Amino acid sequence: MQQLTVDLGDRSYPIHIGSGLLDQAELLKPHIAGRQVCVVTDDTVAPLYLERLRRTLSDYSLLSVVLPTGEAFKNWATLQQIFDALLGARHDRRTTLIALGGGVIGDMTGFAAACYQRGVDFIQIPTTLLSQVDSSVGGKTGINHPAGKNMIGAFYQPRAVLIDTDTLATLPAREVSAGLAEIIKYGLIRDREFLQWLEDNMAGLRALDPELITRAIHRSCAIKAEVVAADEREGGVRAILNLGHTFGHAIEAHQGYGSWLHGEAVGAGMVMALDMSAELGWLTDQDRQRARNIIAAAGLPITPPPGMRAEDFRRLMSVDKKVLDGQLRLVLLQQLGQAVVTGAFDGSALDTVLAGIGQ
Ligand SMILES: NC(=O)c1ccc[n+]([C@@H]2O[C@H](COP(=O)([O-])OP(=O)(O)OC[C@H]3O[C@@H](n4cnc5c(N)ncnc54)[C@H](O)[C@@H]3O)[C@@H](O)[C@H]2O)c1
Ligand SMILES: O=C(O)C(=O)C[C@@H](O)[C@H](O)[C@H](O)COP(=O)(O)O
Ligand SMILES: [Zn+2]
Repeated sequence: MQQLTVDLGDRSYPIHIGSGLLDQAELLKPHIAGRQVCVVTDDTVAPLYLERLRRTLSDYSLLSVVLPTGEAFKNWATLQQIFDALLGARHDRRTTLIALGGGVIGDMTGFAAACYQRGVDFIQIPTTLLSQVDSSVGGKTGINHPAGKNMIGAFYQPRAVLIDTDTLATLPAREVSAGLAEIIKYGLIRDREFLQWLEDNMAGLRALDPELITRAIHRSCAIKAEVVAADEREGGVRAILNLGHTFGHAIEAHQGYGSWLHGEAVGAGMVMALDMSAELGWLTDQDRQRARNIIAAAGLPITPPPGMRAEDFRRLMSVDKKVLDGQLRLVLLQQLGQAVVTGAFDGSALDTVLAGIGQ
């Protein structure tokens, strides 16, 4: 087992990464204050892993909430089901919520924990590659609004993150590719050597080779933990974790949540950010092509959906959370491994990229 720490002073927490961790009660117990535990999961993950977690937590009074699967259910109505269950079972302020599932479950459980009786503890047990490398770490929680992704939410950190890499064995290939999008993101924004390693090992990563995938999870979490520790509430540098997301979130909202997976939209969105960085003369054509090839090799889309037009992007991107005083700010690359968040770009570069879609 490997361990990392998200360093946030008295709210610091461990990330445990390894095989068989779902059975290890001793990793969870130090982070559970009372007798009551509420496991929140979805109806795909429940039949796979809920009973095992129930056995691990047999010392506690355990309530489980099984939500419908998928991004389309990351909304108020589903969130309400968590509150209804907690109140129905008389869970008090010392309860601990546990998110067992992918990023949708993690984001909603975290938000429920932030709100229930004004804040209770929660633990992340991510079971998708994407949630293991990204969403379970850093405390961004929330739900979608028809007008924009993750528009309602809170920064609220978990007490611990438990990554059992064995859970990836049941993950469909499309979801593996979606997770690889966020892994590639870390290489693009922060670590050129890691990007090279991903390029060299893509086939093994897609096949979930245990040694390779554990290394990729570890490096991804280490980068995320470092960025979050430097800027927990996205006042500055944390926004680099949003590479490709301004375009990607527009794709998700346009297509209807759940039609494109988050990681797929981020894959195509990162290509648009790369194109813009090259258009601005910051990234060489060779580096742009190389990065695009890595994204394609991960099994991700590299072009936006055919029906989506430039004005759709402009409209949906105008509500992005990085917009300040009406000014669009984007995460762009100065070179591979070095990202910048800026509104100071020549608007014609964006015009050119948007004019090129669908061609
Ligand atoms: N909070 C953050 O920092 C952050 C970061 C990245 C993404 N996100 C959010 O995370 C969400 C995407 O997360 P996701 O890709 O995990 O999607 P998801 O939660 O929808 O899970 C993907 C699918 O995999 C299934 N699944 C989960 N674990 C499985 C397993 N072990 N075996 C088989 N099937 C399994 C789920 O039921 C679902 O059908 C988006 O809502 C995105 O906005 C948040
Ligand atoms: O943790 C972050 O910060 C990120 O931006 C990680 C992203 O991968 C993730 O999709 C996040 O939910 C996007 O945040 P948002 O603030 O743009 O909704
Ligand atoms: Zn993301």
